[in-house]
Order: sequence, then structure tokens, then C-alpha cells
Amino acid sequence: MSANWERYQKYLCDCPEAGMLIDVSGMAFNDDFFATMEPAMQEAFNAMTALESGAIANPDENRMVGHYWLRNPGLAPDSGIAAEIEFSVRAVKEFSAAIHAGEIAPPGRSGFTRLLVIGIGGSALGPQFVADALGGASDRLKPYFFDNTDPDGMDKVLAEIGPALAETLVVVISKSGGTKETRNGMVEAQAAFDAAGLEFAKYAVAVTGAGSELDKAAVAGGWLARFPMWDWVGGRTSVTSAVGLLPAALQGIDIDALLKGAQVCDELTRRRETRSNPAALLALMWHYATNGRGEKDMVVLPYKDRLLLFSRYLQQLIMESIGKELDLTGTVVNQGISVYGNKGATDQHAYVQQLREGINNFFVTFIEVLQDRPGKSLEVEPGVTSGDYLAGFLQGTRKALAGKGRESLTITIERLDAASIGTLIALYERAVGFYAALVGINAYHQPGVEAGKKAATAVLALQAKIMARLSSQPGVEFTALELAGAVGDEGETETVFRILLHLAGNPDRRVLMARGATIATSRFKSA
Ligand SMILES: O=P(O)(O)OC[C@H]1O[C@](O)(CO)[C@@H](O)[C@@H]1O
Repeated sequence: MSANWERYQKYLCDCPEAGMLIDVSGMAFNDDFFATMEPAMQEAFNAMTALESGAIANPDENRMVGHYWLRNPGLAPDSGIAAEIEFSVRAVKEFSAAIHAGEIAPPGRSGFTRLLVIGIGGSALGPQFVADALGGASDRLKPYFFDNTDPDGMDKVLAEIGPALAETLVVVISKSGGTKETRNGMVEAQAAFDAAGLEFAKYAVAVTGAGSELDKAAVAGGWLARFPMWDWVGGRTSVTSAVGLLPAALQGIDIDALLKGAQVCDELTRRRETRSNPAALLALMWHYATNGRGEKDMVVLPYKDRLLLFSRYLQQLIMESIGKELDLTGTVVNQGISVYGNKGATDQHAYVQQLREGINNFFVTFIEVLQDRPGKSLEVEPGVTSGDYLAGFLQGTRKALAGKGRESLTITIERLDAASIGTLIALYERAVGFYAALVGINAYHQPGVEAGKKAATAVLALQAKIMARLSSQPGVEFTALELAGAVGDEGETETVFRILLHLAGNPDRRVLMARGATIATSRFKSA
């Protein structure tokens, strides 16, 4: 019997309940690895049990962590929370059914046909992943997304929607309700509806924390509906709350199956037998591959077009969770695991060259879906289908990498449907939690995102000062250095210059630029 086949069987985690296999035999850990890690893994199980029972697992924000309750409300530490979750799921279903039936319809139309989701980070990545993985020609409402504050990006989406704007339901999603990019998207959408003579409130729905800025706007505006988000659900683990369930249900996706798939996986990942717990296996393989310090990148390679956005979703779930400067003791650790990848076999024709021959600073996670398509496949050559090629390329790439000592693990699911998407989401949510416990960090806050936002606010404040200065002296030219000095911020000359370049690049901002001998000495004035 070949050593590979023996090792494959020895370490295979078979989860028939979820139609899933986890194969870690392609990772070169030695046989005492599991025994060595077992005490730490049992500690991680204890921490997870405490988390699920309502412990403050997010100490930095003094919050519980409740995303597992979303698909099993009975687990919630109090009946009030359980009731809120059940109410939210019921409300999502009733609202979506009323939309699909045309009971709630846009003025003058028989029903909504499009869905514009406005959100960013966890308020977009999960919904986008689910929409792309499970959507298609049978969508009840065709989904579109504003997931940034890029004017051209929003114009492109609005142009794709076109006159169907009058049949477009807008779902604005923001846990905090104050995220600027999302607010900007909402304002841009409102302007588009106004320009089309459509009363925005009759098309708008909010998903946000109670009493947030967005919540207040929805109440004041008399929007169609509001759905809750709670502080004990992290943005990046919110896809099984109304954040993900509402857009999915409106699109026509079976959210019961998605929740069930997640719930079944949650059961599997509560097992304390490490080798039969798929999430424990993943977390341990990440720890082994990266020496618990992120020394290797995680390449996510699903051989399925519908899983293209999975790595993007995982980038936030894993990197925003694990990428922490301090551990729970306050020690500087600069943790993290870098995640990238798109899909196979396509990526083979992009960067697999480096994976096979270049720097060995990664491990690959192959994701295999056994069912190629719901229907019959034609033969592209005698006895061979395109799906056979896809499966062959996965195995071939796995072998080719192993041939050069490059490590990989493989997640196999029987088919791609709402249940298996729920399972994949729950698998990684749990694996992240276990890994965080193994390396002793808080996976549930994201302090590092604030600095950039604060700095952006300062840049916009500086812009307001220099705009005021320019318009107070129409026709007077300034270099960036002069203008920075004029507003008492010479130390920010570079920032002033960049602001001026951007303003001058947009004629409607009425800032004119005259190139100097070097671009840095260009002169700017208000038009
Ligand atoms: O849902 P919100 O509050 O708009 O936040 C969006 C995203 O921004 C972040 O806070 C990062 O800036 C993410 O954690 C979150 O998912």
C-alpha cells in the first residue's frame, strides 16, 4: 500500500453529516504533532465552550461573541437574545415573501426585480460571496452592490441597473450605522432615485444596530423596513444574521438550508476529539504551517467558479481576526496569516509557476466540489468531460506542488448549494476562533482599522481648510507649500499637494492647476 494512501486514510476527517472531507495528508507534519498540540487544542475547546455560553470572549470591547447562536438560538445565554434572533429570521422571511409576492412593491410597479446592497467589509463581503456562489438566472431579485466610496464604481452599477432603478430595492447594511463609505453609497443612491423622480424611502431598507445613525435615518425617512444587528455579532461573522440572510432571501436563496448547513457544521466542530473535528484540524494545520506566527501565507484555491469570492470573504474573516499586534497578555506579537487566491484551474495559469518553483512561503487550501453541475455533462473528448479536467487539474496541481515539497490540504464537499455554503462559512468561523485561542489573541475586535479612518478624517478637514483658502482668494495661485503654510499646516505639504492633485483632477471641483518646472511646484487656484 502506498505511503500516501496510508497517510491519506490515517488523517482523513470524514464528515458525512455535512457531505465534507478534510484531507491534511499533504501537510508534512510528523506523527507526534497532534499529541504535542493536544493540550493546547483542549484549551481552545474550553475557550470555545465558554464563548458559546456567553463569556466575554471579546475583552477589548467587553462583548460576548454570538455568531453561533444565529443558527442555534437555543444556545444563546438568555431567552431574550434567542427571541430576538428568531424574530429577526422570521422577519427576514416574511418581508422577502411579501416582496416576492408583490405585496410590498415599488410605486407604480408590480414588484421589485433588482436589489442594491450598500455596505462594506463584513456588511458586504459575506453577502457578495453568498450571492455569487448561489445566485443565477433564477434570482428573484438580481443583486448589485455598492461596497466602496468610489463614485465611478457606483455610476457603473447604476448604469447596469439603468431604468430598472424604479424596481430596485435598496438594502443599506452597517452594523455601526456610521461607516462613511456606506453612508456615501446611501447618499449617492438617494441622489440617483431623486434624479429619477423616485421617493427613496419607498425603496429602502436598513440592517443596522438599534439607535445607530443609519437606524435613525431609516426611522426619520420612513423607510420600508429595518432589521437588527447586534454588538455581540462581529461584522466579519455576521453573514448568518440579517446582514447575509436578508439579501440572500430577497435573491431567492434558501436561507433555511444555509442556516442548517452552518448548524450541522457547528455540531461537528464542537467535537472534542481533535482528529474528527474539521475546524480543529484546519486551525492546527494553520498553526503547523505558520509556526503559529503567520510565517507562511494561506493560498485558497477553490476549483469552482462559484467559490471565486470565498478567498475575498476569508481575507477579512481570517486577517481582520488574526492580524493582531498584541496578544491577550498585552505582549506585542504582530500575528496574522495572509490569505490570497482566486480559483482553480484559472490560477494555474497565473501564479502557480511561483508556487511550484518560487519562494516556499505558503501552503495551499484546495477546495474541491465533487458534483460538476446539476445536469448531465457532455464529453469534450471520448470519455472525458470538462469537469474531469477540472478535477484532474486539482489533483495534478496538488501532486506537482507536493513533488517540490510544497504543502497543501484539501476540503472536499459533495455539491455546492446553500447548505454547503453554510457549512464552509461555519467551518472557517470556528477554525479562526480555535486558531486565535491557540495563539492567545482576541479574534473579535479590529483596533487596527481605526487609524486609517482617523487619518482620512484629518485629510478631509485639511481639504476643507485649503478649499476655503482658495475660494476666499479667487484667481490667486498657490503652490502646495504656500497653501500648506497659508492654512498653518506646513508639515502637511505632501498631503496638501495630493489633495490639490485630486481636486484638480475633477473639473467639477473648480480647482485649476498650472504645472510648474516640477509637478511638485505646480500652482493651484480656484476657478
Ligand atoms: O458594518 P459596519 O459597521 O458599517 O462596518 C463595516 C466594516 O468595517 C470594519 O469595522 C472595518 O473597518 C469591519 O470590521 C466591518 O465589517
